[in-house]
Amino acid sequence: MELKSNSSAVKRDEIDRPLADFPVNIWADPLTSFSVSHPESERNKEKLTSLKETVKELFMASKEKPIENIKLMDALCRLGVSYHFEDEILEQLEKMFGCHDFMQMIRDSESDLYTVSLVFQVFRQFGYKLFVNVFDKFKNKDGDFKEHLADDARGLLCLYEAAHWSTHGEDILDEALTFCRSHLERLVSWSSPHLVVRIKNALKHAYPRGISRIETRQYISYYEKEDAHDQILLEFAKVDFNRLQILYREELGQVYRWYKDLDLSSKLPYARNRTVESYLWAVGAYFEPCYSKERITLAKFIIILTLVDDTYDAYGTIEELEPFTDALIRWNPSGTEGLPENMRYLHHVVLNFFDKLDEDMEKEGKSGCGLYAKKSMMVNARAYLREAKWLSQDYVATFDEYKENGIYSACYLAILTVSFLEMVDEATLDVFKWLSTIPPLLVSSALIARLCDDIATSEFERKRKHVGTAIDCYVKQYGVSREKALEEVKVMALDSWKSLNQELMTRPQPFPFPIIVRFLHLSRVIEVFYKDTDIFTQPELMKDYVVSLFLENIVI
Ligand SMILES: CC(C)=CCC/C(C)=C/CC/C(C)=C/COP(=O)(O)OP(=O)(O)O
Repeated sequence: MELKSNSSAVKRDEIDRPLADFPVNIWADPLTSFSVSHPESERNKEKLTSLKETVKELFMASKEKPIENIKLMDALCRLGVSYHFEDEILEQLEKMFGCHDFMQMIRDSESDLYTVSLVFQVFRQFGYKLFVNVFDKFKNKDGDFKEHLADDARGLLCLYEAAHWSTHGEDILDEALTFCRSHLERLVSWSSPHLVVRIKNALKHAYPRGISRIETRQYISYYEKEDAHDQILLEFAKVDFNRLQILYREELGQVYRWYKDLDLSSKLPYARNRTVESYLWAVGAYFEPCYSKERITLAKFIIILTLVDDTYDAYGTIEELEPFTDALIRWNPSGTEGLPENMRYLHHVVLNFFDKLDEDMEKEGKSGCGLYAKKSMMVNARAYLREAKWLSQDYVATFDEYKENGIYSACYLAILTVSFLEMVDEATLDVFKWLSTIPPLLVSSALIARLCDDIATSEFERKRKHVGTAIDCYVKQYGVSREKALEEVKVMALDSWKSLNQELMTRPQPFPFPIIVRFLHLSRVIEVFYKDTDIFTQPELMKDYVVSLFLENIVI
């Protein structure tokens, strides 16, 4: 039986520790609750193969009609099954993107708001920067969106989503966001219940910012109620979803067994126990079955990072954190004498985790990659210590100092490095070298993480001894109110999204799409976990996602 908050579980000592009242874990025994009752049957596998063949035929047949073909791609993406046809989709988009007649057809006055927005989204989502001038025809001579569009719910919804693919300087997309949001909020009160659910979901997390599996789950329910749905496509999506759910449950079991064997919950009682939520983080990074090994490793790493983060923020004193950091940076297995038992244990867990990965990489013939991963962990430790020193000196950093360190304290260098390690086909040593130079793609993802986390957690963190957040640092540097600082930091987070979009659409890309798209997926996790509040720390708020992705299958 777990205690009501982590701080009450910690044995008191003489030391004044910055303990946090984190809500306790709510998934008492994942091994039982998520266990798989029947493995996937042969019949099911055969069914999936035959449905896939039929859907492929549909796709091939639609090639004759490019707009229909793109609409089908969009449906495949939203239903979570496009990964089965990724090569075909990319090949088609490449052809269309270079085709003048096709582009003319999109600009053509015949195509409506829904169609143009949908085509725009599909291209941008796969890294093709379709120009924003495709939307010019929806404006009147005063430069405003035409009034009659305000009642076109489907068109507005699609334009609203499309506008999330904006890059710097694309003002028409910023205007579209404001225009669509206000009309969608109005339409909520008089649209059909079926559409209202979709509008509300989109206003909460627009599809381009959502975690793929969550979006898929929601879209399957919506699509099923659409009059014009395709029965084969729907069945394919459902069977595929349920099949992946079984895989996720097995993986979660493995992650939890590892956690339990290491006895991490009782060894580090002051820290958040977030096995299930960390696993969901990893599913957000990659949902496809081929990434099973990567998902398990990433989930374990998020768990470890949470323990490390809480050790710096909610347990260690500066006298302890300095030698702890030093032992991590030196990768010295015996450098922690004199530290509390739990910190010594954590140090041992971190070193073991990376040493094992390093060994595995050597065995795979990927010499040198594991070293980049260890170095990324050292970078984290340095950034965490810098924050801990600021706190111990009661020093509020300037915003510039904080932001510079925040790119590292967000841990996205380490998360991305670890996420690539086992992608043996795509992640060459060059990928790790490039990542270690902190390229713009990484800067944008890390800033999204740092700023969104601070926006969501600054009030909670003000209640305890905690280093100043981006908001406090902004107040200090610019002498503005907290409200104004919060507003400015929100604008910066949105700007980081624009930079990220820009980088995702830069061509040619230095590395294959599965590498580049990881930055997007990992940023989407942040958007969902930290949008209005920190749902990673408050598992009750994440519970519905866990249930719908891992516990309830879809009735076929
Ligand atoms: C910044 C961010 C969301 C990074 C994500 C990467 C990461 C470290 C994941 C695992 C641990 C975690 C949830 C930290 C955020 O905790 P927290 O809210 O206490 O973060 P803080 O101590 O850095 O403010």
